Amino acid sequence: MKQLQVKTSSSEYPIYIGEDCLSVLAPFLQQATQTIVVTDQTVYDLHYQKLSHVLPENTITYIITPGESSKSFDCYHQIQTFLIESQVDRQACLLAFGGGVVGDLAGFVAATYMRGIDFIQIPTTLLAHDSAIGGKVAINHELGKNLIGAFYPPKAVVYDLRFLRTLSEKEWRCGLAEMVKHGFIANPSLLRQLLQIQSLDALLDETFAQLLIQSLMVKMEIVQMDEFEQGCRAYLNFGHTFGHAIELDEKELSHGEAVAIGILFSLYLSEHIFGIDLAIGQYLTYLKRLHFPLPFNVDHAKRYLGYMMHDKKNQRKQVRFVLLNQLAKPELVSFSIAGLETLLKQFLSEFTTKEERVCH
Ligand SMILES: NC(=O)c1ccc[n+]([C@@H]2O[C@H](COP(=O)([O-])OP(=O)(O)OC[C@H]3O[C@@H](n4cnc5c(N)ncnc54)[C@H](O)[C@@H]3O)[C@@H](O)[C@H]2O)c1
Ligand SMILES: O=C(O)C(=O)C[C@@H](O)[C@H](O)[C@H](O)COP(=O)(O)O
Ligand SMILES: [Zn+2]
Repeated sequence: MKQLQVKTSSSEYPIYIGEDCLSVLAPFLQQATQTIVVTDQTVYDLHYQKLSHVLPENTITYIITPGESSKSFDCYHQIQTFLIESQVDRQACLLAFGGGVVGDLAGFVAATYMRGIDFIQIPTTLLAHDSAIGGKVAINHELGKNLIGAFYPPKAVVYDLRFLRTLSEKEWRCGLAEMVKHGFIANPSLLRQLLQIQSLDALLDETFAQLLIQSLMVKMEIVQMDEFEQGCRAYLNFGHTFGHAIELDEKELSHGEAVAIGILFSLYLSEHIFGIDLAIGQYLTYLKRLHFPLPFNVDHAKRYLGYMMHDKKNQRKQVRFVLLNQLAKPELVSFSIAGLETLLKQFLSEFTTKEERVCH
């Protein structure tokens, strides 16, 4: 098991990562008056038993429906009601046991229940190596992703890699997208190795675990520098401006898949604005090799723009993108709506025509 320590301006917490590391939870739970587990049905069925060995007797558990639709006001309200009816007090500890959806939702519940109770992230997806660190917790609004939320750091992150063995190929793709993002913005060697992956079969070996730790460290180091996104933390949003828009527009796309497409557009804009070569073709080949869905459509350009107009990075009604002026050199670039519309349509028609078989 590896232990890292996140040190930000407001808090400090450990990350435990490795096989079979759940016993590290015991001292945290002994201090709490009660333990609440929030998880989803799939994670409950597959992995709750492993967790149950370390849970105190008076643990209560709330199970949500898997998927993005649970990051809603309704679900948030139902969990709060469950906590109130169960007379959970302020010294309780909430365990967010699942992927990014459980982490974001349960984290936001913890941040706001009686003005805040302790919570611990127990990520179970590859993508959640990103979402479990850094304290961004949120639910969605129909007008945009994560629009209602908080910065609320966990007391610990406990990442037991045994959970990853049951992930579907789709979930591997989602996690890889955020890893590739970390590679593009900060670690070209990580990026190079990720782009060489030939297949999603049996990915979780020792070499991959090392890449996962490198990716996690990119996230951790940026969060340590700028916990509340006053500056460089925005770089972690590379690929997310268009990514969040297409995620909202195309319900079949999960977050990571949408981010993978968002990265494609960010590379396109970067090449256009800075006149550089970021080997976009190589990235597209990688996406196709691993069967990432690429369902963008030039007819939806206005809808994508509508969503991007609510992006949290926007300033003075301009849409701000994280672009690369070279590999691992991100910067924020503002676009007027009209300017962005032209480039977006150009991108959509160029890539839809070229990749007719995969983009519909
Ligand atoms: N807070 C942050 O910094 C941050 C960062 C990245 C993403 N996010 C958010 O995270 C969410 C996406 O997270 P996600 O991709 O983990 O999605 P998810 O939580 O919906 O999990 C994906 C699917 O995998 C299933 N699953 C979870 N663990 C499993 C396991 N071990 N084996 C088999 N199936 C398992 C889930 O039931 C679900 O159906 C999005 O809402 C995104 O906005 C937040
Ligand atoms: O931690 C961050 O900061 C990120 O941007 C990480 C992203 O991968 C993640 O999807 C995050 O939830 C996006 O944040 P948002 O502020 O754009 O909602
Ligand atoms: Zn993301």
